[in-house]
Order: sequence, then C-alpha cells, then structure tokens
Amino acid sequence: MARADAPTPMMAQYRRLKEEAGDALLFYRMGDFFELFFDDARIAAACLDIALTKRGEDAGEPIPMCGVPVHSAESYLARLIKGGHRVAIAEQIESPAEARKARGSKTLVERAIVRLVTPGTLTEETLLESSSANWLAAIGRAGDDWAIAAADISTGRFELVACGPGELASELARLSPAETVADGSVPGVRTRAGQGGFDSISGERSLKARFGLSTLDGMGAPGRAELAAAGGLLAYLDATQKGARVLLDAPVRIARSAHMQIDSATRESLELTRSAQGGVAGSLLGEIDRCVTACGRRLLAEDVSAPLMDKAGIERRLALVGWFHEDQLRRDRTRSALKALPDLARALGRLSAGRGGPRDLAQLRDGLSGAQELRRELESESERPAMLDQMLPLLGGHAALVDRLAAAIVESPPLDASKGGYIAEGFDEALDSLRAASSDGRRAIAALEARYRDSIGIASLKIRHNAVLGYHIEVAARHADKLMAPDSGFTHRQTLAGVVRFNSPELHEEAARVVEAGGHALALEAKHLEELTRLAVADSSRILSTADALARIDVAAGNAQRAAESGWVSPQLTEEACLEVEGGRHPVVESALSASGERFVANDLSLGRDDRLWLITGPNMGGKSTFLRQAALIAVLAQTGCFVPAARARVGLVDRLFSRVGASDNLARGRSTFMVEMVETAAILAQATPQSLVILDEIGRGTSTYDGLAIAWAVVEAMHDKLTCRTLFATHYHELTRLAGRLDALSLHHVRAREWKGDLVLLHEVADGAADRSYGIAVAKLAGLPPAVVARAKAVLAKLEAGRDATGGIAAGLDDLPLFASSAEPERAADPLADALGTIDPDALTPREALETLYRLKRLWAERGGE
Ligand SMILES: Nc1ncnc2c1ncn2[C@@H]1O[C@H](COP(=O)(O)OP(=O)(O)OP(=O)(O)O)[C@@H](O)[C@H]1O
Repeated sequence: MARADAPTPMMAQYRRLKEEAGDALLFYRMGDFFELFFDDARIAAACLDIALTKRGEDAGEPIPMCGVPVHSAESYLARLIKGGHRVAIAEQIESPAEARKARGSKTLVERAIVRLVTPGTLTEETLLESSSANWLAAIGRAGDDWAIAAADISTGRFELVACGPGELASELARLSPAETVADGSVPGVRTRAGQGGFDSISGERSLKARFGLSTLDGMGAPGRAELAAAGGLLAYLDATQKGARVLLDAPVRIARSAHMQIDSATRESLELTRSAQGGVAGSLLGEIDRCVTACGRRLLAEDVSAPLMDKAGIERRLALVGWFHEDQLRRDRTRSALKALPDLARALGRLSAGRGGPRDLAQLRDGLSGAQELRRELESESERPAMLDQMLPLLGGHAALVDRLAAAIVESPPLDASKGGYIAEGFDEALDSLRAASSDGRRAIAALEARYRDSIGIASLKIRHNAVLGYHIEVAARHADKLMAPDSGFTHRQTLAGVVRFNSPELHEEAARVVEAGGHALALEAKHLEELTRLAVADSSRILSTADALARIDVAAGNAQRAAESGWVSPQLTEEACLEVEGGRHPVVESALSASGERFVANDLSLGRDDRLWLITGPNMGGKSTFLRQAALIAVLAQTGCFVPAARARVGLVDRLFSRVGASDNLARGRSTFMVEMVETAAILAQATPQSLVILDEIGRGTSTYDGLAIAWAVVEAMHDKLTCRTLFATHYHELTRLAGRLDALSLHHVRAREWKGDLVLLHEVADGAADRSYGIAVAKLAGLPPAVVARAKAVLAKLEAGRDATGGIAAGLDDLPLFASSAEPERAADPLADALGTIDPDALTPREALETLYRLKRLWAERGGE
C-alpha cells in the first residue's frame, strides 16, 4: 500500500473485496495475519482493544491498520460478533509459489471472501454458547400475512412459522434469534438487510433445490409468506457461507396455536430464560436446569420458552418425567450415561459446514455408540412410557457408521487435522506403509546423527528440523570449523549467534524420504477424513433424530431430578379455565431463601370460572409479587411438561400469558415508565381471551393517586366483565376493594402481616379478605428510615386519615358509579376548586393552616374566572 495517485494492485484488490464485504469488517489475510484497514481497523481496534498502527498512504494520508494472528483469530472473531459486527474473511486462495508460476514474479496473491461470519450463522464451538440455540430468523411477507423462517445451522434445526402482523414480536421473543434479517423494515422488529430472495417463488425454488424435492406438499404446503421467509433465509445462508452446504434438516412448520403465547414484556417480567441481570442464573430456566448434556440444555430452554397447548402432548412429557421420578436408580444411571456423551448435533453442524475435523468424527462415533448403549439399558427397564418407546429405536441404527468410524479414527484424535495422526493404524495398508517409510527414514536420520557424532567427534552435534530449513545438522559455533572445510562433505546453510547449521547429501536423501512419505501419508489421511465426513453428513437427518431423542431423555430425567430435590408434583391438566394450587411456591425465591437458611411460606390459589379475579392487597414486601409470579410460573412449568413446586396443582390450559409490573423502569426503550405501563396494559386488554392468565402488579401506581386509582379501577372492571380471563391483581389502592361488592367473580385476598411490639412482622401468608391497613410506614421503619422521619410520617398519616374519614377520602362517591358496561357518560370537566374544598377537614386545621387554606381557595376561585 504505497502511493495514492495510482492505487497499488494490492489496494485495488483490497477495495474490490471491501466493496463485496459491504458493512462487514474485512479480515484481509496476509501471511500469518488477518489485517484490517481504514475504518474497519478503527472499529476493530476499539472493540478488540488492540493497537491501531499505520501502513503506507492513501490519498496522502496514512492508512490505519490493525491485525490479528490467524491461529488465534477465532477468539477475536467471537468478540467482534458479540460486539454486534459481521466479519468477511478474505483468504489467500493460492500460494505465493502458485501465483508466481501463473503470473510472473511480482504478482499479487489472489484473495477471495470465503465466508461472511455473522451472529446467526456460526458453527464454531468457541463462538457459540453450548446451552442455547443460535437462530437466524428471516421475516417474509405476502400481503397481510407474515411469517418467520428460522434456522440454527449449528444443529440443523429449521422452522417455519406463519403469523399475523401483531404476532411477529412475540414469536421472535420465543426464538430470541441471534440475528434477524428482512427485506426492508418491519414494524416493531429490529432487523438487518437480507440478501434478497424474499419472495414466494424464490422460496419455493430454493426449498425444492435444497431438499431435492419436486413438490413441497410433503412439508404441508407452506403458505406464501412462509415461502418468502424461507427464500430470504436460504439466500442469506448462501451469501454468508459462499456455497458451503450447511446443516439443515427439513423445515418443521410451527402452528402458533400449538404454544402458550408469551410476549417479550412477560418473558422479561417473569424472568423465564434470563434473569433481570441478563444471565441464565436466577431465571426459571437456571433454577430448573438439571440437564447433563448441552443438547438437553438447549431443548429445555426451548421448552420453557414455548409451553405447549396440547394436553395430550404435555401428558406424554409428564409421564416420561414421572417414570424417571419414581425410580432414583434408573434416573441416576440414565443421567450418568448421558453425561459422558458429546454434543452430536453441534459436531455434525461443524462437519456439514466443512469446518469439522477428526475430533468431530470421534464425537459422532462416541455419541452414537453411547446412544445405542443407553437404548439397551432403557429397553431392559419395565413399564416404559409410550413416549420413550417411540424414541428408543431412534437411539440406534448407526452400527455401520459407528463401526467404520471406530476402525478409522484413533481413540483421541487431535483437534487440528493439519499434522495428521488421526487415522488409526490398520485402517488403510497404504497409509500404514507410508507411515512405516516415514518412521524408517526418521530412524535412519537418528542413526546418521549418531554416526556423525562419532566420526566427526562432536558429542553435541544434533540433527534438527524446522519449517524453513527442513532437516539440518547443527553444531555449536566453536565446532563449526570442522564441518566448514571444503572437503568435509557438509554444506553450510546458516550461522546464528551460537550455532552453525549444515546439510549433507546423506541427510538430504533420508530427509526427502521422510518428507515425501509424510506428505503422502498426510494427503491420504485428509482423503479419508473427507470420505468419512461425507459418510456422516449423508446420514445427517438420522443422526439429528438420535440427538433429539437424547436431548428429550436428558430433559425428562433432569426435570425428574429437579422435582425430586424439592418435592414437586406432577400437575393435572384440564381444558377448564381454572388454576388451583395447593401449597404453591416460587422456585427461584424459595432457592434464594433456602440458601440463606430461611423458609418459604407455601400458599394456595384457586381461580375458576366463578372466582376468576383475585385482588390482592397487603404491605410492601409482604409477598404479593412473589405470589403472582409463582402462579404464572406454575402454569408455564405445567405446560412445559415439568413437575411444579406445589403439593397439588390443577392447571387449565393457558393460551396467552401476560405479566405486567406497574411503572417498571424502561428508559432504554425511550418511553416514560408510566407510558410503558399503559402501552402494555392496552396490549393485554386487546389480546387476552377467556383462556388467558393475566398478572397485574400495581398497575396505575406510576401517576397521580387519582388518575392511578381511576385507571386501575377501570382495568379491573374490564378484566372482569369483558375479557373474563383468569387474573391476579396486586395493588396498594385499598379503594379497589370496594369492587368486591360489584363484581361477582372478584374476590379479595391479602398477604398477612402483624405488628408486634411496635415492629412489623411479615408472614407471607395469603389469606381471604382485604388487608386491614397498608403498613407502609412500618415497612419504611424496617428499611431503616430515620426515626424522626418515621415519626413525622406517622403524624402526617394521622391527619390524612382523619381527613379521609371525614370526607370519604379519594374513594368518596365511587360506590355510586354505574357499572362498567353502562358507564358511557362523558368526562366531567376538572374542577380543582371543588376538589380542594372536598379535601378540607376543618377540625384538623390549625388557625394558621386555616388562613393559608382560605388564601388557596381564593386563588383557585380567581383561576376559574372568579364569576
Ligand atoms: N411466600 C413467601 N415466603 C417467604 N418469603 C417470601 C414469600 N414471598 C415473598 N417473600 C420475601 O419477601 C420479599 C418481598 O416479596 P414481594 O416482592 O413479593 O413483596 P410485595 O408484596 O410485592 O412488595 P411490594 O408491594 O413492595 O412490591 C421477597 O423478596 C422474599 O424474600
């Protein structure tokens, strides 16, 4: 990279490749480094915290540059991808010698982009999280219909989901893709530009080509939006993989009605798969996960993200968990057998993408033979559930491949294939004799070394090997003269600080033998590796079925283990809109408490058609939120096919689950907290059905007391009268308890607390009826508010309560409200003067306060026009 005026050939090549890479950072291979230039260098240096240097000039300016060594490129790639970047890898596609031979001495080595590394198209172990899927999602559209095509090429999963426009976000929340691509913008979804193909004709063509089909009827005739999404997805895979054929199983069409719908706000609020801190630890998933394999862990994450709606399907899963639950020995044996198994799907993903190695083949060999072993063991067990019997045949049937891999690959092959040594002895006679020739040569070289030491009389003479000189004779500098003599038979090669290196005709001959045989042996091993990889990849779909079955068994045995640890029970499922829980517990809070030696108080819940809305009051910290969330988590666990933390549970299938917490901070989304709360509440009112479960925690608290109470009141009425869904509503507005007299299916409950010797004792028990008081000041005292402030707050409260008793307080008049359905009356214009008058309690005023009040009233009167 020298002068600006006429770009050097290298600069011209770089610019061409950079244009092809677009907004991806270009890793430009130069020898043992990937170099980045210009803005790419600035971005990468900042993201990777590596030195930004300069090289040559462009348009009179020095060119910023940074580089990463090829051998450790993966770890740098991982950080760039995590940082939200895409990286185009430009490799040298010929050696300098080939370039010279083809185009003369000063020619530039040809380079090409061989892969675009993006977050959704990874297969490398070091770039992926073993316990979660890595989805690439593409969004397609045909008229008003939308669809998502999603692929995880690290495991071959491929899904098509048709959805309405409003359902995209919640479906994407289920998948939580690493990358989402679309053609143009999609309302409410962050996407990246795809690589074309987002139309149903391209989609149909690519699907047929990819799976060698003449018709898509076998896939259940996907709709036009699904085809458009699949087209965009396959085009993006082609563009990023540059023709490499990645692992992709036939697409599974997912019916949205097959899963409990859970929007992203609910997922966050319930901390289903990630805790509020962002990790799996502390989430429901983290709490229940007892899987011993990575593929089991990924499946469990999927299960928790998509609880089923199919009662029979859930019961099949529960039966399998139950079978492992009832027999600890069986469970332990199965789990320890599974624990030893490698990650079959990911190994196959790497092999398919052409990035696999001998170790991946060894993993297939060990995993598939382990699966067969497990099959034998499980078949010897009695009273097997139907689901297991269906899966057992999938664990076997790989004998031919396993035998072949067992014969071909050494026990523990090296990760890197380039040095060979992974094909077992006895697998190929030709390879064995090449290896023998090479080791004969190495022996001969050793003999030569001994002979030279004797004949020349230098005991420290050595024959060494390095990449530049090959085999050579090395002696200490002070002995070099003996070999330097013209008639010594040695040729000088190199002089270094303390040593001098030589060659000899005999060594040259032996070395050539070794190198030639070694080179042939390496080539032969590589040929076998290719052939064995082809064999394994040809069997992809059956291997993936085995991996899926292993994962399902791991999840069931792990769930059984979790249930056994804490006395969880199998829930009873029903179509009825109920949720009955005896002795229910919040799994995450219970674990946290037990870690600090405290006991969790179990509580009962009983929602049904005639008692479908529970209004829960009680002191802060009393356990309202915990109680609400545990109800939702029990429903999720039950429909996931998991035992639940309760003494007994009867769960009516929940089609949509909503959980909202009032005024949670959501500044990141650029809306005020109250706005977010209202937008989310509006979403529930628009979407909940009589089969839904809704959890509202202190809705309406993010605004003034009057507005907040009014909104909460109206929302409760709408839930009860219009939506008729199962609802738990926690609130500090005691005024809402008046609704119990008006709404048949609403009942009052409270978390119990007691004041004892002036201190508050929170009992965390849910009891019938409304709370007698709010205990807010007592909680403040518990929290360590200074005594003077607590005392003052008590005095203020006494005044306020006196005022409320005299005037009926803020809820005065609420009892006269017409019912929700008939309340279409226009809003009364605000009248601050009347409001102020209403709150005056003359008996509670000091003469000075009375005078101030008079002035205030006069001012309000003037503001109203003073008529
Ligand atoms: N059933 C229970 N048994 C034991 N401890 C509990 C129970 N429920 C809640 N707790 C404890 O009380 C704490 C507060 O619970 P939670 O947040 O549910 O109260 P809250 O009534 O919603 O409070 P606020 O009104 O201030 O939001 C929890 O962090 C937990 O430590």
